[in-house]
Amino acid sequence: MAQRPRRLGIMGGTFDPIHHGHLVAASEVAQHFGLDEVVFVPTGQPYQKRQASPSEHRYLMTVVATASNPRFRVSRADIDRSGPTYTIDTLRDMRDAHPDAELFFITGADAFASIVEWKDADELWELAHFVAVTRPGHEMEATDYPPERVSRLEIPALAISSTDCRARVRAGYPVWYLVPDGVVQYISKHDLYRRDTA
Ligand SMILES: Nc1ncnc2c1ncn2[C@@H]1O[C@H](COP(=O)(O)OP(=O)(O)OP(=O)(O)O)[C@@H](O)[C@H]1O
Ligand SMILES: O=C(O)c1ccc[n+]([C@@H]2O[C@H](COP(=O)([O-])O)[C@@H](O)[C@H]2O)c1
Repeated sequence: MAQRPRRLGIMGGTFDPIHHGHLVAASEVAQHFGLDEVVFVPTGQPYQKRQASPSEHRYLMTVVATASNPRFRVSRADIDRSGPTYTIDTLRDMRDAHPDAELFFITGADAFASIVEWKDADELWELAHFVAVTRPGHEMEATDYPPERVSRLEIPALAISSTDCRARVRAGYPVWYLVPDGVVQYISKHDLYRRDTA
């Protein structure tokens, strides 16, 4: 019997810090689309965002957060590439590394809303199927994309953002249960976000 191609999810993000909203999004997409693996890809320099924390911290928090799931792994592809991070490069690297796999790029509704402004947007659709998951407070706005290459997936609503987690740490509020326990400990051990400005 012919084997179906391997299905690989790609969860890109700044992950500053990674939180349960990211993990639930990846898990739900994996279940719904029968993904064999989800690769979390922390961004190098997210050119549209404020100054992010050093990439090594964001990478290690992502490793800690995903360690318990055998179908999750973390890639250094974006943090090891110099210059700003563009998804077109992430997808080209993934396609080169896994030429026979079907790629599924996972985003939240907010990130997906601006996708037509991303670098080489017209080519993105050729490299991957895009899955935009619902996110509380963010409508999935209409944008100019090929409908056969995009799916919208309703997931359990978790009103968690990295911005809010950073603000809570700065204000001395707990982030227990918003981020995985190991990430709480990592933030504390490395004294992250105490002097953050965003
Ligand atoms: N609570 C959530 N539910 C669904 N998707 C989410 C959620 N949080 C983040 N995402 C999606 O995960 C991806 C990576 O998000 P990112 O690392 O920028 O986190 P963030 O919480 O949006 O960060 P920030 O608050 O700093 O903007 C994006 O596609 C984003 O839309
Ligand atoms: O390629 C682009 O131009 C582009 C512009 C904005 C965001 N992205 C990607 O979208 C993902 C989520 O980004 P962010 O900034 O919401 O953490 C991450 O993988 C980014 O590299 C990509």
